[in-house]
Amino acid sequence: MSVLDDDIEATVVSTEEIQSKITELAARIDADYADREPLLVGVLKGAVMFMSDLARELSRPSTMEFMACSSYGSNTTSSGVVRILKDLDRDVTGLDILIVEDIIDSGLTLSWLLKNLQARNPASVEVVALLRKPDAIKVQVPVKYVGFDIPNEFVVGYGLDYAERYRDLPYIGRLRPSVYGG
Ligand SMILES: O=P(O)(O)OC[C@H]1O[C@H](OP(=O)(O)OP(=O)(O)O)[C@H](O)[C@@H]1O
Ligand code: HPA
Ligand SMILES: [Mg+2]
Repeated sequence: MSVLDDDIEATVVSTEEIQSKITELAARIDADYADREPLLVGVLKGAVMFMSDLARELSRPSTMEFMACSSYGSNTTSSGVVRILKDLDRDVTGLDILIVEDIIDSGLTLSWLLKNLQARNPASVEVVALLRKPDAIKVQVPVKYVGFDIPNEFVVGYGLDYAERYRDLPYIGRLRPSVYGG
């Protein structure tokens, strides 16, 4: 862990800030879904940490599914081309989907995912995203729950990777540009 920490030049969101934001988001979701059981759809792999912490913080039952769609590969900018690497395991007709995302950067992944899931006739589709980069948005996407708006810089940790590394950091940090040749 300390070797990875050397690659981080600044903390963007601390572990404590993440935890208290999840408590706050979970309370809002509990209130909004008081008479419904949300199906949490986690977007692999980035959302794993957020999904597992959020699900445990909700005080009402929820169920889980995962999708994997890749647009970044090992780059620091989105290719804009979204591919499904793993689809849902069940029919979501009539269910209340809550998409769980780690980050909305260009918005391309989420915009594509919303259209894809809406076409499956769920009862509702909402989005909860831990991070959003307002200055990087290329497509506006309706996001009901947002944790933090952050500057337009490449970040890693708490699920977010650069070339598959740093997902295990317990906080969100800014990667030293020298690590990715910047
Ligand atoms: O708003 P966008 O510009 O589309 O970027 C956001 C998406 O990109 C990242 O996924 P990535 O493709 O890196 O897959 P990963 O979660 O497995 O790292 C991230 O986890 C989001 O899903
Ligand atoms: O800033 C980021 N970091 C890691 N993965 C990402 N995917 C979109 N934006 C980012
Ligand atoms: Mg990634």
